[in-house]
Amino acid sequence: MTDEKVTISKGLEGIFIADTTLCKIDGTNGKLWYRGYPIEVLADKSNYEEVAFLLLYGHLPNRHEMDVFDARLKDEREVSSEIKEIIKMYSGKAHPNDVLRTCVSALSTYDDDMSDRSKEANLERAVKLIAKLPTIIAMIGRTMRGKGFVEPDRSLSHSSNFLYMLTGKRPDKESAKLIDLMFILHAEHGSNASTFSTLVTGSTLADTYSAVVAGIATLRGPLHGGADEAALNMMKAIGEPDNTEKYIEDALAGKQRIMGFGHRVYKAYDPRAKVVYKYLQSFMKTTTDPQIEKLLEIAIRAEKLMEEKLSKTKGIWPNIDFFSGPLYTAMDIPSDLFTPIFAASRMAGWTAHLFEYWENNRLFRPLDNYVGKLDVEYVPIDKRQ
Ligand SMILES: CC(=O)SCCNC(=O)CCNC(=O)[C@H](O)C(C)(C)COP(=O)(O)OP(=O)(O)OC[C@H]1O[C@@H](n2cnc3c(N)ncnc32)[C@H](O)[C@@H]1OP(=O)(O)O
Ligand SMILES: O=C([O-])CC(=O)C(=O)O
Repeated sequence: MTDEKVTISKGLEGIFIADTTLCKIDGTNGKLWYRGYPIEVLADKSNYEEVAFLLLYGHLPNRHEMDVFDARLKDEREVSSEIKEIIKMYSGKAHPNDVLRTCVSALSTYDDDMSDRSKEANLERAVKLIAKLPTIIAMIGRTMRGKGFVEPDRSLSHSSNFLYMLTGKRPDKESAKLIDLMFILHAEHGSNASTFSTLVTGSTLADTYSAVVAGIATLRGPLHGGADEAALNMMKAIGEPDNTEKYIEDALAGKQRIMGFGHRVYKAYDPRAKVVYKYLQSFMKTTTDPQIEKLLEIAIRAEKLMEEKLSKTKGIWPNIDFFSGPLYTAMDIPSDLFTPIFAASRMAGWTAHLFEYWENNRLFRPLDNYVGKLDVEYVPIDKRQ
C-alpha cells in the first residue's frame, strides 16, 4: 500500500463534470432555468413538446419547426406488437419502471442502423423515445389493472394523449394542463444521478438506447425518481391528517428520511415544488374529493413541521417529489406509475445532455482509493479454513 493522501468526494459532491447550456440550478436561492428560461415561465406558458424541442435543439421552435416536431412525435407514438407482448408478459410481475426499462432496451432492436452516430440520427432516436415512452407506460398501467390497451390519438397533445391512453378518457382542460405541467417540470435537471449515469454509459460511446436504459434504471431508487411514489406511500401510511405530526416526529427520531424532502443541490425550496404546490392549491378549489383533500392536508402539515424542524437549520426543504403524489392522485394516476412518468418526461433531458456531452466526449473513469491488503498468499481451496 502507498501512503499517498487522496481526497475523496463522496457521491461526487461538488464536482463539476462538464460545461452545459441546458440547465442552470441556483441551489442557494431555489431557482431553475432551462436554456435560460425560468421554470415558472415555461410551466405557465409553454407545453412539453416545446420544452423538449428547446432542450434538444437549443432554441424555442418557430411555428413551422413546432408543427414538424409535433407531427414527428405523433408519427412515432405507436409501439410494435412485440413491445406489446413484452408489456403483457411482464406487467404485474415487476415494478412498472422495470418493465419500462426492459421495453426501452427492446426498442433498440428496431433501429435500422445503430452504427449511424450522426447528430441527425440521434435526434431521430430521441424523438422516437420521447414519443413512445408514454404509450408504453400507459399500456403497462392498464395491463396491471386488467384493462385492454388504448391506442394513441393524434388529435391530442403529447401529455393529454398519455392520460387518454392510461384512463381511456379524454382529459378535461384542467387535467390536461396539470399533466403537461408535470412533464415540463420533470424534463431536465442538470447532472442529477440518472442523467449522470446516462452520460457515464454514453461516454464509452455506447449507443443512445444503452445510455437511456442506464438513466431509467438509475431513476428507480427512492433517493431519486422513486421518491414521489415513496412520499405518497408515506402520506397514505399517515392516513389521517391528525396523525401527521406524530408520524413525522417518530420517523425523524428513528433517523428515517422523509421522502420528498432534501436535495443535494437545493438548500432552498425546490422551485418546481413551489409550482406544483401553486397548481395543486388552485386545483383544490375545484375538487370535492375527500381523499385528495386529506392527502393535501397531510402534505401541508408535514411541510409545516419539517420547516420548523429541518428546513431552516439544515436546508431540507420540499423537493419536486413531495407534492407530486397528491397531484397525480387527483388525476387518477396510480402511484407505481409516478417514476415511469418521470422517466418519460426526463427522456428529453437525458438525450439532450447525452448529445451535448458527445460533442466533447471524454470517458468517465474516476478513481477509487484502495484500502485493502496487497500480496496476499494464495491458499489452495482444499487447504482453506
Ligand atoms: C427528483 C429528485 O431526485 S429530488 C430528491 C428525491 N429524493 C428524496 O426525496 C429522498 C429523501 N431525501 C434524501 O434522502 C436526501 O435529501 C437526498 C439523497 C435527496 C440528498 O441528500 P444529500 O445531499 O446526500 O444529503 P445528506 O445525506 O448529506 O443529508 C444532510 C443531512 O440532512 C439530513 N436529511 C437529508 N434529507 C433528509 C430527509 N429527506 N429527511 C430527513 N433528514 C434528511 C441527513 O440525515 C443529514 O443529516 P445529518 O447531517 O444530521 O447527518
Ligand atoms: O437534481 C437532482 O439531483 C435530482 C432532481 O431534482 C432531478 O433529477 O430532478
